Amino acid sequence: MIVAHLGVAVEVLFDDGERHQVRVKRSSGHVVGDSVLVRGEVLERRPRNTELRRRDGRGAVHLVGANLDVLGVVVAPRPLPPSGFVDRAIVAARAAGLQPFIIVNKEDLDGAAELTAELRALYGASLPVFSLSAKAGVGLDLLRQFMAEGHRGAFVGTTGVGKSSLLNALCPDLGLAVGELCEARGVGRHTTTVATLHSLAGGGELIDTPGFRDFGLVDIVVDELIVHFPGFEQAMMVRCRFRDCRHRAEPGCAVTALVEKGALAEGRYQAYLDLLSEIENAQDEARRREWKN
Ligand SMILES: Nc1nc2c(ncn2[C@@H]2O[C@H](COP(=O)(O)OP(=O)(O)OP(=O)(O)O)[C@@H](O)[C@H]2O)c(=O)[nH]1
Ligand SMILES: [Zn+2]
Repeated sequence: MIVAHLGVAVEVLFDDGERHQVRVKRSSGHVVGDSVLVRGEVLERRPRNTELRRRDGRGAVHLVGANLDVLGVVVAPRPLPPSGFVDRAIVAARAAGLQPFIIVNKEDLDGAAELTAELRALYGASLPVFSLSAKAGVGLDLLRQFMAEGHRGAFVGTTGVGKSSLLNALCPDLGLAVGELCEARGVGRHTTTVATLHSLAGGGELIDTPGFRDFGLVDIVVDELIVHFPGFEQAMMVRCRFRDCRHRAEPGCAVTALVEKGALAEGRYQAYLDLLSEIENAQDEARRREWKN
């Protein structure tokens, strides 16, 4: 398994526990989490179960890691997640075949209990919601137990919510700089980003990619939103009459039927409609730009 990517080489962890570096071309496409057969200097990649992608500051898409099965969406009472952030992250995770879960960090701050209660009410039926303080080292055990079920994951969240602090708390040998920019550590813009896979003491693995922590997930598209929106799980089991139903006013829509019955909260549905319009507009805009070029 590839446990670190160093740009010009990857570190491979073998079944017998040995680690060796193998040189790779930059274009090889191997990423952390890949399962490979090593024949001399040649790596033969096994098919991936999942691929997690991110978008960088210039809009280019990169592969973050392979074969992850969970994605931790980290939020905090300060800075609060921007509107739609949690829904987007959940949809992006599911679209990539990952099980999302939520971490409310900075449990020690005012407003944390309210934020956790709010998120549990919104998402508790769909996914796990953990409340903890990375800095104080409080409440980490439930998260450790969850990861120890054998999960491989990564964290996303807006800047300053405490992703580095959380990785440090879970992997004490890591020593990530907290609350500092990469430049401050002398890591220039052109230095290769090192991605690593960390094994947790109690079980489970976390992938750390500095770029991913900074820029977050790729944008989601309408088709992903209409299938994966958190809260629509029940409706998706019945399915709408039209396969590409956008759950607005289409006849035979399973989602609007649930809203009418009171089985799906009006507020949740409204959050969906807002996000849908936002994504439709962004997609239209992108298409117009393509025509112009
Ligand atoms: N009060 C409180 N502060 C915390 C906690 N966890 C992290 N912080 C603080 O939040 C700030 C941001 O923490 P980081 O771990 O750097 O956040 P990050 O999400 O990795 O930020 P980026 O690297 O910019 O994406 C730091 O000043 C931390 O000390 C916590 O549990 N409680
Ligand atoms: Zn529908």
